[in-house]
Amino acid sequence: MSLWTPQSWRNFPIQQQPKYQDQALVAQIEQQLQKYPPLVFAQETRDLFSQLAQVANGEAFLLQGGDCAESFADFHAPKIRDTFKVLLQMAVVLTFAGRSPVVKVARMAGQYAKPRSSDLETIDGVSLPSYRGDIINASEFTAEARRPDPNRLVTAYHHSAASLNLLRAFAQGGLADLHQVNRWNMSFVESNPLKERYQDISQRIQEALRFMEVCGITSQTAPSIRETQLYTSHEALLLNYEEALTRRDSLTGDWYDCSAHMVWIGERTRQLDHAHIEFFRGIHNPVGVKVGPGIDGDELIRLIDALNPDNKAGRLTLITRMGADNLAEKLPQLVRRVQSEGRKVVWSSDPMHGNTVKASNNYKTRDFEAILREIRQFFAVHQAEGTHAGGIHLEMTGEHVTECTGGAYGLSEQDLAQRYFTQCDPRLNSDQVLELAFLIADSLRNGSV
Ligand SMILES: O=C[C@H](O)[C@H](O)COP(=O)(O)O
Ligand SMILES: C=C(OP(=O)(O)O)C(=O)O
Repeated sequence: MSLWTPQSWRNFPIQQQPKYQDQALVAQIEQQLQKYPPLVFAQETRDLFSQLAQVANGEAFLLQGGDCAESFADFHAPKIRDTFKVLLQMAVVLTFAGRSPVVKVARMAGQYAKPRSSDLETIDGVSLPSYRGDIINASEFTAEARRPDPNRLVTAYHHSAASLNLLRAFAQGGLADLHQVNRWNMSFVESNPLKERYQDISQRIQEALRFMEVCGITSQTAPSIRETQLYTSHEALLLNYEEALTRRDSLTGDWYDCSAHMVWIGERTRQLDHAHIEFFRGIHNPVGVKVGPGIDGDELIRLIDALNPDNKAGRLTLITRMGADNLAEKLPQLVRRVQSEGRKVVWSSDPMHGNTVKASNNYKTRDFEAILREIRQFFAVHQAEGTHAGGIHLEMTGEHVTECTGGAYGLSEQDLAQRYFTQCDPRLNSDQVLELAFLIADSLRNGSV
């Protein structure tokens, strides 16, 4: 195997990259980013690695979620706070009702690049380059907006840094104190049909906290009550950006992609002989790879061996996105093969990307029932195979959007127009996410849904 360097991916074919007009400007911006401080510290990344090893060993559950694509325009504290709160509320339900430690990984502070099915978008006979995420171009349908602009790499870095700063403050500065989380009275809990269930959990946590206080265990004496650990992640699609933030750790001498704690490769860029696999094989972060219904056992084993040759638990998360109609047929053989070959992986379910449909009014949507069905089957397969259904990967938001149909409120296709704000793919709203949390908690406790 050839020598790996942070640049060696450049010698391989690559998919889904923007075609910039001004290459000199791209090179100048890459150099600028190389001088900027890393966004995360290698030791934090190693902490996540060991927590994911617990997930791989069946001792914890991975909750990964956030926007489909973050936006430069819609960038403000309440948005970050509300997604943080929903993630935490979900984690509380999973931890308490599911009786499982939860590793929390946000799809935030860097989720700015999108792979697309088509290079062009055509509206009323006019074709323009597709929107590929704010780190590349803008979503407005004009030639100017759709032109890839390398300056956006720097803007994405600064937005990621500011988001991460606020997430760290929320996680460690008191907002995540269990006493607080329990008191959060978000509007969705107020009017949610599952309100009573949530309040029941809330009350039981309150009682547990009171009991612990009497025993001398308080926010002051036990940091884990006062603060939480929230890691960040994104699809590492734009490899020149990731390369610029890849640094050698002074403690271990190993290379880490310091743009996020965890990065993943998308379904469209995981070709074994291509640039993304080459880049990922050399970084020491925990990494993920999306796995769709087209993969077979041989290819999966080759992918695992390329990304985790030392078979370390926690290094690799397989994020399956099969679609509710394919999973029962496809997943069991893959799980069986990985088991029989003794590969240590985290199995996580992305129930979103295999279930995207076009509504009759043309909105891109996902039906809650299909999402639920994929999750149910994911748990059932792992239960049948004796493996751990290790995690869930969601496109979701704390905002009250109407982008996915169904759920306890029965959102219809007609409702989609009300608050459809996503930059690209439809996200679950806070009500739908909470509903999922209860369902998954039951599965964690009973092994199946
Ligand atoms: O989020 C994932 C992809 O970027 C997205 O599903 C692609 O959508 P498209 O098929 O509309 O390009
Ligand atoms: C593009 C994504 O997913 P996939 O690679 O599974 O299509 C995504 O998670 O944003």
